[in-house]
Amino acid sequence: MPNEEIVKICGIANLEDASAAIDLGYDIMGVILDTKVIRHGTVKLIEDIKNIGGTTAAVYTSFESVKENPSSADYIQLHFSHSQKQIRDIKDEFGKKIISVITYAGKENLDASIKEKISAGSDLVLIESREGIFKYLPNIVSLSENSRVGVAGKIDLSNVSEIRRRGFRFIDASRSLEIRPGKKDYSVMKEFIKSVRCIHATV
Ligand SMILES: O=C(O)c1ccccc1NCC(=O)[C@H](O)[C@H](O)COP(=O)(O)O
Repeated sequence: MPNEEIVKICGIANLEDASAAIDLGYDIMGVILDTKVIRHGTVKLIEDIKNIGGTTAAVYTSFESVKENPSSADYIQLHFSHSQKQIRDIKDEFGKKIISVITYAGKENLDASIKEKISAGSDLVLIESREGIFKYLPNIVSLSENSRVGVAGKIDLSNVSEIRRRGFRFIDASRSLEIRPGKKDYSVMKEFIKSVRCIHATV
């Protein structure tokens, strides 16, 4: 039976980490295709991950880079402010699933933005706060009813159980699973996914 939740590990920068993530049961391996980001990977790495059976998301930081650097990833993650027209344009050109990232700082009207992204063709929507999404949990908890809406931003072993308990079924983590930028810690990865999988939502 497929997992009830989607656990995405982001910032995968080498094949060994991807292989460990697949073995541990992570659902999506995010590879950042922006060389300015320390934990970036390459189109070739995405191809290699696919060849060992992993599901991948190519993470783009600008609209232009999606066009300039296409990959074989299963998902295209739009990690920049983007319009409905851009979602439609990318979906039409590449025919891939889309993850829309929405940056949240506590005030934005998320209901409207999520509706906008999904109606334009996004398959998953990630609400992200780089300084930590956990502090905004009371503001956003109602969004957890939608299984296509996920959360990201400083999610770690200390807060992931609570996030899961509050009903979120799409969870993304990166830095808390690292030994150093670009290198994952397999024992932390193991504990993290165990925490996600063993909690059943109570909402
Ligand atoms: O991880 C980065 O440094 C990064 C930089 C620029 C664009 C995207 C980036 N990461 C992509 C992600 O999806 C993150 O992993 C996600 O937002 C969660 O990050 P973290 O707070 O490290 O768990």
